[in-house]
Amino acid sequence: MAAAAAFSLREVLDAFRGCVTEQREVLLEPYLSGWRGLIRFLQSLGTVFSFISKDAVAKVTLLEELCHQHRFVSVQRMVQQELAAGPAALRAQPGSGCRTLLRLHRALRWLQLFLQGLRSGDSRTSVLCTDAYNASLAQHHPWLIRKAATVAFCALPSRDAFLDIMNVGPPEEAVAMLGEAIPYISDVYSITQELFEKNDLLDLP
Ligand SMILES: CCCCCCCC/C=C\CCCCCCCC(=O)N[C@@H](COP(=O)(O)O)[C@H](O)/C=C/CCCCCCCCCCCCC
Repeated sequence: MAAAAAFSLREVLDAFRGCVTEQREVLLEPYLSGWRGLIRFLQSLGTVFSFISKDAVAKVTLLEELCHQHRFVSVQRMVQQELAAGPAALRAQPGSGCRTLLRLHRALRWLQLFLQGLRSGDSRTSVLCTDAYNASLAQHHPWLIRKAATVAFCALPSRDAFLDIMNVGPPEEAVAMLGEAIPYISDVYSITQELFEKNDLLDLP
């Protein structure tokens, strides 16, 4: 069996860099490919994180299938097509692309905050991760998930190990690449946030 490809921050950066078009549309193919790269990283951290990676894989897989079935190219097109039947119909659809993407979108905010913390130098990754989680995803999760997530964060490797797993060379280069990656991720996040806000989709059940 072929070994799974190692995580590379460069690949994730390239994927998110390739997401935004000149017309400020967010392309789904690189977006999902960026998530696939991140999930590979999470899977390499061990089974304590598997309840998180399984949920992320399920969401990415569902979106890939919807993109294939409905030829969704961008987040904007997906929103437009799914809203065509009316907001009530979309709200009643538990497997919609919009509600699934919204979950990843909230997780992207977590990622943005976590990477900012990692870049700025605090060595306690579990603290960085918990703070980023509390400021983003936690408000959308029930108590049990919040508890399980914060317990799992205690098993995170040190900042030095993190920088090493990024596979971009010495720590200074990894930090520089984080500085390069964060604006792309932030841009994708802001465009999606504005789009969902404008269409009143930020609380899709
Ligand atoms: C240099 C790079 C370093 C960073 C690499 C980070 C890699 C992270 C990869 C994936 C992040 C996980 C994304 C999780 C998406 C969660 C979506 C969600 O909110 N799902 C919940 C709601 O779904 P529905 O029930 O409404 O369908 C679902 O209940 C969640 C279940 C699982 C728990 C989610 C906890 C999320 C914690 C996010 C932090 C991940 C920590 C990774 C540490 C590196």
